[in-house]
Amino acid sequence: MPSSLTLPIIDISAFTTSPKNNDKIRRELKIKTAQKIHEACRDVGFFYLTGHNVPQEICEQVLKLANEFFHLEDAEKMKLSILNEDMARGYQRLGENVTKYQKDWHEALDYYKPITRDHYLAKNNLPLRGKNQWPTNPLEFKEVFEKYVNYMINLGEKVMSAIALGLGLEENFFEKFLDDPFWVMRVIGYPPLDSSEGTDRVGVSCGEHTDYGCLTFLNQDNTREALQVQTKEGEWIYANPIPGSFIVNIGDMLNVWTNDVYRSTLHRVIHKGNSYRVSVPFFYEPNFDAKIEPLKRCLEINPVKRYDSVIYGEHLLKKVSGNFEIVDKQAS
Ligand SMILES: O=C(O)CCC(=O)C(=O)O
Ligand SMILES: [Fe+2]
Repeated sequence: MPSSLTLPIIDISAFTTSPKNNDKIRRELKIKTAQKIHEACRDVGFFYLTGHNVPQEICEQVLKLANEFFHLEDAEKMKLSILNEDMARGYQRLGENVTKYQKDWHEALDYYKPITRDHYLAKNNLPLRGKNQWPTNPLEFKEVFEKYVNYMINLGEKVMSAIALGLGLEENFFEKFLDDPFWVMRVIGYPPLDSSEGTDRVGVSCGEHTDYGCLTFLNQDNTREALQVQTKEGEWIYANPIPGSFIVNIGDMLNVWTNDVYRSTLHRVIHKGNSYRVSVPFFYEPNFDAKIEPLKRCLEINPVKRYDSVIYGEHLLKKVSGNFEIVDKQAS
């Protein structure tokens, strides 16, 4: 039974608004914010973010459009099936996504940063080079979501500056790893689980996992008691929605960079309520070919090196292919 502990709430406006104060005051505000982010990343790996400057209207609009899409007929949704493309971009029907070899009880539309001809994936003949599939119903879906992606990339950059400061590095430290940031966006629909016998709707809505990359920004509807986060002590707590905020969590690449000073925390979704839940996690990632390895600054804190270097994109490809591997591996 999840406990009633809650996640920290952090206002990032010192990084997102144009300077009103003189440089010294602004710098102090930034350092204070960065310190809070540092503590949250170190202790929980999850926090609520306010003052992010992404208009509430667009956050609500993406959830509303997602909800409308998921309520279309199956045949209409299947026109965007991932099978049309690279097995990753597009629509996944209920039970098609898998976490740790178990089916997840959700449907989703998945988007990845579009790939140009000179991209690492193209040059190395790797998968994930399909086209994003946008619905034409609802009509404004593509336009609104593309706008949303731009807001989120911008926000990702700001939070990474705060993380750099919080680690005692220059604010622009991560710039060289993030000047062509990859991104992934999942638009997810969760019908309620049902524990009655004879139904498919049992198990979990999204199995426990950590996220793969750098930062995740979760925009969720007002459904409560669905998303759960594991604390250091192994307890599960609810990450209920707080209007006007994103839930932010760190991904595996920040574990590597910080040599486990920060935690990419396990989380899962178990949605048993009556509503149809919609969430839109946006994954802000490093450059696809970024080489990530423990930072000198973090090796001063945790001196035993826990990770070899990893190319972000290779880590992602491994994880994405695992999202479709069902039970056969379970036995091995
Ligand atoms: O829907 C949610 O609340 C979380 C989804 C999630 O953790 C993910 O897609 O990585
Ligand atoms: Fe996640």
